[in-house]
Amino acid sequence: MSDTIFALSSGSPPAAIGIIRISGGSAREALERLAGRVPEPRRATLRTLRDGAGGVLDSALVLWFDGPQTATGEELAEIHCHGGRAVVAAIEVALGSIPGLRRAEPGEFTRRAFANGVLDLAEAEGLADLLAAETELQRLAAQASADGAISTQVDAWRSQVLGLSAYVEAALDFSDEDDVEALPPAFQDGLAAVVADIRAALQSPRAERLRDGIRVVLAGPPNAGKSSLFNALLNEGAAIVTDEAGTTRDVIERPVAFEGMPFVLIDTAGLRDDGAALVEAIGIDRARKELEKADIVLWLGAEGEGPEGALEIAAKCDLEGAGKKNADHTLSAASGVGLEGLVEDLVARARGLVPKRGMAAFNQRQAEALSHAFDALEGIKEGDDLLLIAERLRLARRAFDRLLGRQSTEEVLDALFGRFCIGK
Ligand SMILES: Nc1nc2c(ncn2[C@@H]2O[C@H](COP(=O)(O)OP(=O)(O)OP(=O)(O)O)[C@@H](O)[C@H]2O)c(=O)[nH]1
Ligand SMILES: [K+]
Ligand SMILES: [Mg+2]
Repeated sequence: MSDTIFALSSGSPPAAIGIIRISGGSAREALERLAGRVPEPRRATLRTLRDGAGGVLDSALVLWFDGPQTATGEELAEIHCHGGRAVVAAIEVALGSIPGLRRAEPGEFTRRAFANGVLDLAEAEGLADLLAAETELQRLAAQASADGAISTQVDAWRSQVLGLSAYVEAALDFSDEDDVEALPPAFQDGLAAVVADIRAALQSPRAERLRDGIRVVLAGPPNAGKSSLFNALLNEGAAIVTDEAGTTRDVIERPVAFEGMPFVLIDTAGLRDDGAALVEAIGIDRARKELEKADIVLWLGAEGEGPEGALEIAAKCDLEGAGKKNADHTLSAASGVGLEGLVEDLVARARGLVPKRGMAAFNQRQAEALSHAFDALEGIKEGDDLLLIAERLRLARRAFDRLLGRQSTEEVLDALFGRFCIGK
């Protein structure tokens, strides 16, 4: 039997309440030792907690959940104690002294939930994203994945493919004669439908686009007003602004949400071809690299001299003589004029780059498994050998299983569950 694990599952102390979870075969014994009798299942009950020597640890609400219908799929206890650092520490010490109990690793509760089939890998990934979500759009997408939207979709494809396999098995049973017309038109139609569905899913934006934010790079010559615009958009003085050309040397990144859409704003060194000292020159090099990774470039330089597709920004419009003929946005970081319009435009453009609002999107790992399924299915041609077709269908099903974690490597699991905090 595996160890019984415990951890503080609520935020770090001091806090009003600390929630300590205990999961595993010795959870009942642990709760008995600390709280006396184990309460009725799923009923919060006030108890005095005592250590092994009978000393009072705290007065706390305790809850008991019989396995396997629990968050981890195991026997599970919760202690809602006072959230003081020493209170939590004392209870943890008492728990640690019980044989068979140890502190949980990061994500270990969820890993057990996965191992016990409470959730699949795609749902666990959604849960990790949900805990990391900082903006409303991230939350909605993660919630859909955690609730099983990805899993339901993949399961549907998997059973469609299973249906296709049945046609092939049937055809193989009757194929002792060489001239038998092997597969019915329904097979080809069904195959084409799954292939088209998966192709569309692979072409839509990855979940990471929403998780990592849309990269907006501010670029242009020295003193164009990049850092001033950067600060104005962030509403804080994150970057140094002076009238000296070459003030910004390094790349400065700040995450920000506009209307629930996550962005990463990136301020860069002013681009110039000569006259830059060593440090500034390195900064210019970094700026160029950022431009390559940008989703959206705000170009504050002369019209038409920025990278292709960049938004033309006419900055410092409060000053006379400033301006561009065909600017996408005319604005002033100093007065705030034009900033609202720019933000609206950024949000509108970002919408086309991220998954649709509230829709679960495939992440990179899932998309890789999905593309294996796609390759296997798309490679099936009319008139192929039946055994070959059967094998390709099997490969596709295996890829779906990998996606959902029915066949997963320790490596994938370590990477995923390491993203969780201790106590989850
Ligand atoms: N009047 C006015 N001055 C501005 C505005 N934006 C920036 N400035 C001034 O322009 C000068 C350069 O601004 P920065 O924001 O440092 O320009 P930058 O493009 O980041 O410059 P480097 O980092 O050196 O490349 C500063 O003196 C700012 O105060 C604006 O909207 N109106
Ligand atoms: K400057
Ligand atoms: Mg600057």
